[in-house]
Amino acid sequence: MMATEAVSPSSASLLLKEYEWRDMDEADKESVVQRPRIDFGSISDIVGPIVEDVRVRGDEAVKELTKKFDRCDLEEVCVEMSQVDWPEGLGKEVTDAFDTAYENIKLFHEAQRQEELKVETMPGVTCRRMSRPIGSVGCYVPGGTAILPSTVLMLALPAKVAGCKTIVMATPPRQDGSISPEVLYCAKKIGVTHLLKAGGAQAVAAMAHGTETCPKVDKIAGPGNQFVTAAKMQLQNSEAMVAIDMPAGPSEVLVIADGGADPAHVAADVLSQAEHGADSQSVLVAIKGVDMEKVQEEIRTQLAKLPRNEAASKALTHSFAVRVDSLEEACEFSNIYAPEHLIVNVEGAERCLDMVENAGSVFLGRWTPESVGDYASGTNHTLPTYGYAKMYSGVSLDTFLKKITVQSLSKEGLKGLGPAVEIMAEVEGLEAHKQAVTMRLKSIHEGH
Ligand SMILES: NC(=O)c1ccc[n+]([C@@H]2O[C@H](COP(=O)([O-])OP(=O)(O)OC[C@H]3O[C@@H](n4cnc5c(N)ncnc54)[C@H](O)[C@@H]3O)[C@@H](O)[C@H]2O)c1
Ligand SMILES: N[C@H](CO)Cc1c[nH]c[nH+]1
Ligand SMILES: [Zn+2]
Repeated sequence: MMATEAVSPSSASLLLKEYEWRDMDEADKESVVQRPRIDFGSISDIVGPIVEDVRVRGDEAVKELTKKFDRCDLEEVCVEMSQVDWPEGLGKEVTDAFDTAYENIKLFHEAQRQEELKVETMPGVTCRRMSRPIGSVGCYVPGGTAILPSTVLMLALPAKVAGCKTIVMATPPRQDGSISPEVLYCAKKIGVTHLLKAGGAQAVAAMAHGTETCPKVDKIAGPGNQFVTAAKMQLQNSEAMVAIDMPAGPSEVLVIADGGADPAHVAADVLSQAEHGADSQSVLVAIKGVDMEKVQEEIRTQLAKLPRNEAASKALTHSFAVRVDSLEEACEFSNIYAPEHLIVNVEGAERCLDMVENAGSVFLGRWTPESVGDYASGTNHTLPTYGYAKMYSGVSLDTFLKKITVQSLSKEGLKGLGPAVEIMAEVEGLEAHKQAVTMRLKSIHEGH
């Protein structure tokens, strides 16, 4: 497979590599969609001892690890939010923006509540399914390279809407031990119950095992860097008895554009996820008619002005563009890649939806930048990355609920269904199962 080399040699390394779909065989397609390799082995070697240390020594270990990785001397590890004051000094413009996002996210997640299911599968055999909130949940809000108050809204608000009683929010503290006022504002507004002032694997371990000050949680949700993700994955397979939402790692976007897409908009969308971190990835799928030179030029110009230029530039070195002939080909490629975010900037974008098989969240049409979903449209921004969109969904109300099934049979119901159950129990050699039915059928026949 040949990547078309960049146009300007002087800044070639800053531009997107280009591939031709028609020149790619199946193996090429599979190889180009591979994400930058994460060395899970060596990350697990780092994370394992951190998790064990926190399990054994609790708060003391969290304090030492926070000193080591975040250069912060913590006085208290986890505090009740009722003890934390509303932050001061936030401008009305800022609080209004977060309030708008809060309302939209609340509305969309409240609408995800489902009526209790009730189905009569046979006469007298009723099956139901009801939802109950998970009692105690942990929300990891990243904070290593950027503060992410929007992630507080995306995690703690659905947890609150679901009815979770204990909501622990973990986020790395600043060097002086404080937490960003915007993060606190969102947490207070939602009604988060506990604030864990720690990040990384130590925060995940503290929530999974519980410490002297941090309640043990039943489920941990939220994105994070490789240490956070590795800790979540290790702990869900441990004796900690904790569930996780999904592997939500470095941000990524796949933009499908046609000739009518404004190159400046396409470039801005590509850069919007690249700026998250050096390990982010942006992919452009350019349908015939896209002026790639203009897009590359826009990327170069806009990139130069970004405050997070360094991170975005590094992310672009493992980002790329694929040229295709049609929307059908674009969707075929996108489904193989399974992006966290899929932007469809084409004429009549709606017709693409039927072809979407694998994606965390879709942004349809010329006027739907991915940023609106990151912040305020109402959908959730905690989404599966790394190709996990093939089998995982993003965070939603369901993340914080358990589904409990119920069945109840009338005498008629048991008379109708019982014989089948008796036979199946016999096939499996489980006599006691059979007897539980046989005895009742006998009582029914005897008129009890
Ligand atoms: N998929 C999503 O939904 C989504 C949403 C938002 C952000 N993100 C991603 O989340 C990530 C956030 O990463 P971040 O680093 O900014 O914040 P983070 O909070 O995930 O990680 C910071 C913590 O990592 C720990 N750490 C740092 N270096 C370490 C080391 N050498 N050994 C052990 N621990 C170490 C520190 O304790 C620190 O507190 C980014 O990759 C971003 O793209 C994803
Ligand atoms: N794009 C990120 C998810 O991959 C979420 C985010 C938060 N703030 C801005 N963006
Ligand atoms: Zn983002």
